[in-house]
Amino acid sequence: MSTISGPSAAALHSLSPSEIRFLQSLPKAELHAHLNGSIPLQTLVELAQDLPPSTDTDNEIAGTIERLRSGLTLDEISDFFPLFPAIYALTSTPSALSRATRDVLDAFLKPRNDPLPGSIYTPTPECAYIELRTTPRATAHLSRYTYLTTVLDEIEKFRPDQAALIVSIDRRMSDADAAECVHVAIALWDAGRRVVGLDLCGDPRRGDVSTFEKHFRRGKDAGLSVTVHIAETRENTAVESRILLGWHPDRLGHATFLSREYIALFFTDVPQPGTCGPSNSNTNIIQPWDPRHPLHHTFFAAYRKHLERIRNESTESEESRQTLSFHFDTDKGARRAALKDVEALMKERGVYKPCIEICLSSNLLCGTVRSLEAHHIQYYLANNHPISICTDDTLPFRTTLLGEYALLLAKPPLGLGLNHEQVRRIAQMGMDARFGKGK
Ligand SMILES: CNc1ncnc2c1ncn2[C@@H]1O[C@H](COP(=O)(O)O)[C@@H](O)[C@H]1O
Repeated sequence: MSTISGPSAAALHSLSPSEIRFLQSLPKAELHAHLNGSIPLQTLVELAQDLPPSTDTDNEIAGTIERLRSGLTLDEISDFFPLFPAIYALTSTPSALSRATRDVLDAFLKPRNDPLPGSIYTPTPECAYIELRTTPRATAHLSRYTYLTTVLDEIEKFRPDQAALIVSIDRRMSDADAAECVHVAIALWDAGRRVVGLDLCGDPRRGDVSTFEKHFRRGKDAGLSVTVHIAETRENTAVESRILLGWHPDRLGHATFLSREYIALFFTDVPQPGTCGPSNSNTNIIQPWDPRHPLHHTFFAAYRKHLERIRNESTESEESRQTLSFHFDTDKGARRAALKDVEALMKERGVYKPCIEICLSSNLLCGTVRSLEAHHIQYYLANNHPISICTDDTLPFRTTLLGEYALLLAKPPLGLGLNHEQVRRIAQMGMDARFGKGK
């Protein structure tokens, strides 16, 4: 009953059996999947049947299941988050949470034993490795600690090279709740449980990210890796992105509206001539002396400083200082010195190329990206910046990891039209960005 539909289904159906077999043969890592957004619909239906009748929640649960069954249309991303209270009502006991986790892991790591009717390919596991993420909730039946151990008990039934857990902190959380989540995550990590990282998630229009900094620093200091949802919507401010990038997360989720300025300031990409910046910016890569360059202000301040120095140090007569060639030479000298300063600044920042977790269907269906052609993946591909292809929430977005990879291979307009070698490289980048490897 788990159906795939929408952009990824269209892309998958356009591929030949041999192209699908190629995608299936790639070792793939799913690095951005939210547990409660990835539960197979049939599991939710059965969990709803098991629930004792309650006039408070029955209607909401039935309504949400119906919406999910018929396929969501979202006008904007904020329509997405109200789905979760009904799903949470179904996963709030230890047994329901175990069942949901088990079914999510099976969907990613085991081949389906009931191939979809009319399917042109033999099912194989969706991925070789998954880092499942979830927000520990305290309910009437679970503490945050038991929530996480319940999920971990299921994850640890798989080998360490197959499955691991990322603990999500919701940006709507209070300071005390966030502190408790991180405390429990560290305690479990210290106890040798398979927690590998922390994530900052939740409605991108809510909360103040700066309040979480100390908690994420504690996690990092304890040895956990960090990923954050960043610039997922146009409303996420530059100030917020700057704060989050200041934490130097190991990976970034979405980064849809991350500005060209911050990419230049924080990432050690070497921009390729003729490539466009993300955030729907279509300016070609330009030099620091151009006012449109992200480091123009830094360059210009250095230029003025050097110009003044060169003039002060000059032994030329007053008369020759008035000549065009004097102006020309000093300008050239100051420009060269300022460029050196900018280059040194970039070097000083060190190599920072955090993998971007790309969720194509999620972005298209939430309306944060208009089309594949306008998707920020194009910038990262052109600039050789690490990315990983992920599903985000397979349940509402009605996708699979294979479907997301089909979006890479399918010919435009259904897909990006990448070749086999490019797709193979992207799959490898995902595997390389695992938090779990080697730990
Ligand atoms: C669409 N893009 C997204 N952006 C931000 N946060 C998202 C998300 N998709 C899901 N979540 C976060 O994950 C929770 C559900 O899984 P868990 O209860 O943690 O397992 C949601 O409540 C939301 O906070």
